[in-house]
This record gives sequence, C-alpha cells and structure tokens, in this order.
Amino acid sequence: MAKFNTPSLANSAPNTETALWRDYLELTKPKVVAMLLLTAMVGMCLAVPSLPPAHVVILGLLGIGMQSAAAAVFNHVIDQRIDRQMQRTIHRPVAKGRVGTSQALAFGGLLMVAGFALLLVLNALVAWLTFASLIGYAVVYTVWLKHATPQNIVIGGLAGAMPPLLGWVAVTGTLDPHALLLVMLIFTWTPPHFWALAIHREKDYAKAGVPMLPVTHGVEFTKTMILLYTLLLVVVGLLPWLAGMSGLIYLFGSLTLNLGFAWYAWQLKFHDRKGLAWQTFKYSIWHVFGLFVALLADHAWRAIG
Ligand code: HEM
Ligand SMILES: CC(C)=CCC/C(C)=C/CC/C(C)=C/COP(=O)(O)OP(=O)(O)O
Repeated sequence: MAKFNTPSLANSAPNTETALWRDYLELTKPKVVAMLLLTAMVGMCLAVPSLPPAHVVILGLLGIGMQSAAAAVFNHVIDQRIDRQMQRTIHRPVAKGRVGTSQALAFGGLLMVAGFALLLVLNALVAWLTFASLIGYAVVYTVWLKHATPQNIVIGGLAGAMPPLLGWVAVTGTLDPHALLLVMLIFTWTPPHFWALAIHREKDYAKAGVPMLPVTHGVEFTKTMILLYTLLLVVVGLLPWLAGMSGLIYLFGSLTLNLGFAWYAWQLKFHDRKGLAWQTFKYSIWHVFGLFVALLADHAWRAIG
C-alpha cells in the first residue's frame, strides 16, 4: 500500500516571479466557478414560476461566486505541496511561489467575508449554507477527505453540488425538495467527471501520494465505477421530470446527454483507446453545461407557454 501524504502549508518554492492579476484570477478556478454559477442561476430561476428579481440574481451570484472563489483560493494554499508534485498543477501560482501563502490567504479571506456579507443581505439561510459549502470543499475535502479515502470526491462532491440549492434558497429563503433533485444531479455526475480525469492523470496522483480510486483500486475498477455512476445518472436525470418540476424539453435533453455520458463510459470500460479517458472528462464538462441549459430552456418554455 503506498504511503499517502497529509497536507502541509510549507512553501519551499523560491519566490522568484512577480504575481500578476492573472495569477490571482487563476487562484479562483474561474472556469469551475463560472459553471457553478450557471447551476446556481438555474436553481434561482426554477425556484419561481417566471423570473426571480434582478437584485436577488445579482447579489446571489456575486455572493455564491465569491465564496466559491474563496474556497478555490484556500484549496490552492492547502494543496501547494502536492500541486508541486503533479505535472497538471506544478505551474500554479502558490505552488510556484508567484503568490505567497499569506497573500493568497488574505485574498481568499477577503472574498469569503465579502461574499458572506452580500448573501446576508438576501437571507441568513443562504449565507450560512454557502459558507458550509466553502468549509465542505476547502476544509473537509481538501484537508481531510482527499488524503483519507478513495471515496473522497464522492463525499466531497456534495460541496460542488450545492450551488443550485444555494441559488434556490437565495430566492425563497427556504429549503425545497425540488432543489435537492438538482443537487442529486451534480452529486451523481461528479464521480464520473473526476474519475475520468483521475485515470488520465493516474501517475500524477500516485506520485503525489493522493489515494484517488485508480491509484488505490486500479484503473479497471475505476472504469466500472464510472459506468455504474453514469447509469445511475440516467435514472437520477429522470427525477426532475417525474417530480413534475421539468417538462419534455428537459427530459429529451437530459436523456440524450446522460445516455451520451453512459456511452462514453461503456467505450472506456470495454473498448478503451488512447486519450478516451481525457475525452470522457471533456465530455463531462459539456454534459453538465448542457444539462443545466436544458433545465433553463425547459423552464423558460413553460413560463411563456
Ligand atoms: C469534488 C468535486 C470535483 C472534483 C474533485 C473535480 C475535479 C476537477 C479537476 C481536478 C479539474 C481540473 C482538470 C484540469 O486541470 O484540466 C476539473 C475541471 C473542471 N471541473 Fe471539476 N471537479 C469537481 C466538481 C465540479 C463541479 C461541481 C463542477 C461544476 C458544476 C465542475 C466543473 C469543472 C470545469 C468547468 C472544469 C474545467 C476547468 C478548466 O478547464 O479550467 N467540477 N474538475
Ligand atoms: C461555496 C461553494 C459552492 C464551494 C465549492 C467550491 C468549488 C470551487 C468546488 C469545485 C470542486 C473542485 C474544482 C474540486 C477539485 O478539487 P481538487 O483539489 O481535487 O482539484 P485540483 O487538483 O485541480 O485542485
């Protein structure tokens, strides 16, 4: 059994380069946060029969975006040592020493406080649930789960799955079971999204001593799990329609996208070829984008119809 690392804040890299605004932007994982905000916006829209008030959308997206970005900044600080050991992450701003630990912590802290304050203007429930998601990703997942179990991303995935519910609560101030269906969609999507990448980057994770599934249980087992989760996603994808939350536009959109994901997973398991794990990962990103656009289009159609 390989020895797995525990996180450390020590930064031994020489601080030879100057930080640019681009480095600070990179710390926030902007493309991931953009996707999280799309899912939050869809949660906001589905919470009401037509459109949510503009000021709620603006304040809510800013607050959720800032707290998600803060979580990503803290993740860079905590992961700096393993980031220096992996090809994919070796050039990151904190890992390379272009942004120091204290500057990054100050930047993340500022985003966290500002985001929390903006959400408090809307309601206390959304502010605290968003903060709990930040802790879930930056502390529970990054500090502990990531190094503790190959189920790390399954459990930790809950934080990344929360934004549709956060968007919903920003608008209504209450929890609604329909919002949980949207969380379930992303929760089920996350393992095949990440494990496809983990297969592609298996050597990186093995080198850094992070117990990701392909490292601990092998690539074949991981492919089986990817296939099972995509099949589960086909079923979970039906729930918004079965619950009467979404209509036929969503149903056909989600079935097409989810069966497409399952097809990729099937190919990966039974007819693997060079680069297919990476293609599956890329597909997963377009897939989650398409799924939430389908939810939005379906809602818009029903609102005007
Ligand atoms: C625990 C949950 C998750 C894990 C472990 C995870 C892992 C990753 C990793 C390692 C990458 C980087 C790939 C690279 O460097 O090329 C990535 C990329 C990405 N992820 Fe995830 N992810 C998670 C959840 C999510 C969620 C919830 C979303 C949005 C709904 C998301 C959206 C994206 C996007 C858009 C990218 C591409 C970023 C880019 O090209 O810069 N991820 N994910
Ligand atoms: C407030 C709120 C909604 C918080 C959630 C924020 C957030 C940025 C979730 C995204 C999940 C993600 C990118 C995980 C990858 O982390 P990793 O450390 O495994 O990947 P890495 O090696 O690329 O850093």
